[in-house]
Amino acid sequence: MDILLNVLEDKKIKEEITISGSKSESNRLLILQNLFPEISIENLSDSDDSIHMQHALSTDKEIVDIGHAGTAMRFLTSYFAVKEGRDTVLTGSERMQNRPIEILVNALKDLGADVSYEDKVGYPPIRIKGRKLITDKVQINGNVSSQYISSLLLIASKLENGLTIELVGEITSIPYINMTLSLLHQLNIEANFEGNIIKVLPKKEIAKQTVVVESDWSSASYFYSIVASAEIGSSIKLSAYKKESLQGDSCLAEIYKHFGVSTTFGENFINLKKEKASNKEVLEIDLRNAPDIAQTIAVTCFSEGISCNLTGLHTLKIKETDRLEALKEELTNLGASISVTNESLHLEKSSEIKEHISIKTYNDHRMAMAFAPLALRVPIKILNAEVVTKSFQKFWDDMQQIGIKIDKL
Ligand SMILES: O=C(O)C1=C[C@@H](OP(=O)(O)O)[C@@H](O)[C@H](O)C1
Ligand SMILES: C=C(OP(=O)(O)O)C(=O)O
Repeated sequence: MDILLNVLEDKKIKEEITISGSKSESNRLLILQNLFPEISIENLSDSDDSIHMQHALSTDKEIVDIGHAGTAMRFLTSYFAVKEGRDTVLTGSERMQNRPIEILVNALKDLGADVSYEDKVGYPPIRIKGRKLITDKVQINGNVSSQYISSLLLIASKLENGLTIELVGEITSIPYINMTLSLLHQLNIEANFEGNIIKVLPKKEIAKQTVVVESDWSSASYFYSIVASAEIGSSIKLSAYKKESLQGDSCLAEIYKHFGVSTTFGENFINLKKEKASNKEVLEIDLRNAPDIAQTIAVTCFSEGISCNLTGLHTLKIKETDRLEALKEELTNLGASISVTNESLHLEKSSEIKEHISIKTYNDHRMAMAFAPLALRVPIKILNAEVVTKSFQKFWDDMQQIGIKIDKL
């Protein structure tokens, strides 16, 4: 489905929107719930990625296809590795078959797991023969994806002797590792992270409890971007959020101050308000702790006529698409002057945005959603707009609620 977003004429916005639960928290809790049935989950994400996770955990078919869901692919690899007697082929979309998994597979093999490649070495599909793992120490490289580490942490307490993980090299996306550890702590599973060593103690069962998932902060980023481009005084109230978030992307509240957007925390909500014009000439940010908001921030800078130097983006090349190349291509088509390296993006401020440009989305939900706020400036077309459901089912409904008129092409 290709769509045209008509330019939003009335830029004085006042809306209230409820966003579904964090897909990162949800996909961790779904694994944990299978290991500890004492857990009930509230405000679970309705994203495709969480639906894939639920299907994978409830089927007894041999072939399990998780589509584009990175967290499902990585977390289920360890989960099935310890499912004694179960033989599973874990696969995903064409892109997923080109997203690396070797670092995790090697760590699991070091722990005694039986995992092999069905096709290309280092990539899904993989065959996993579940068995009991006895070893309790492993080393793993920390600079490619934190999801490999979270994957091991999620099963760690169910290993007979728990697990000690030694992280090698620089560690990327650390808040996601801390999110996993915080969820373990909430369940009263003992785990600690000191220097480059993470230790999780064994736990047989936990007390019955309900865990409430906070709404998704990465999804909130698109509303921050809209408020940044809206008229002064505009506001959007988003639910259900809290100040003490487990999600690293809550750093949005600080980052968007540069664009004149304030965040007020209330009882279970945040209120975003455009207080003043963007007050930066050049935005310099290292996003190694919050890679999923890089696209949103790059597009907001372009929209606001601000230059930016974004660094710490080395993981973007192996996400749903090569996000650095995709951003370069689409922003260039809109008239931007942009350059990228393997880990950074540099955008020159520009005062003009080309109209009626078709944005390609590369099977990447965040390409579609990051460019949508440009409708506050120019009419813009989004190709294959349905990609948003990977993380955000009602994204286009919410854009319409804000007042953006959408025509199907
Ligand atoms: O653990 C998680 O829930 C995630 C970790 C991050 O991946 P990397 O650690 O691969 O950067 C992030 O980009 C992804 O959307 C979700
Ligand atoms: C990178 C993402 O997801 P995943 O790696 O889980 O596919 C994302 O949602 O931006």
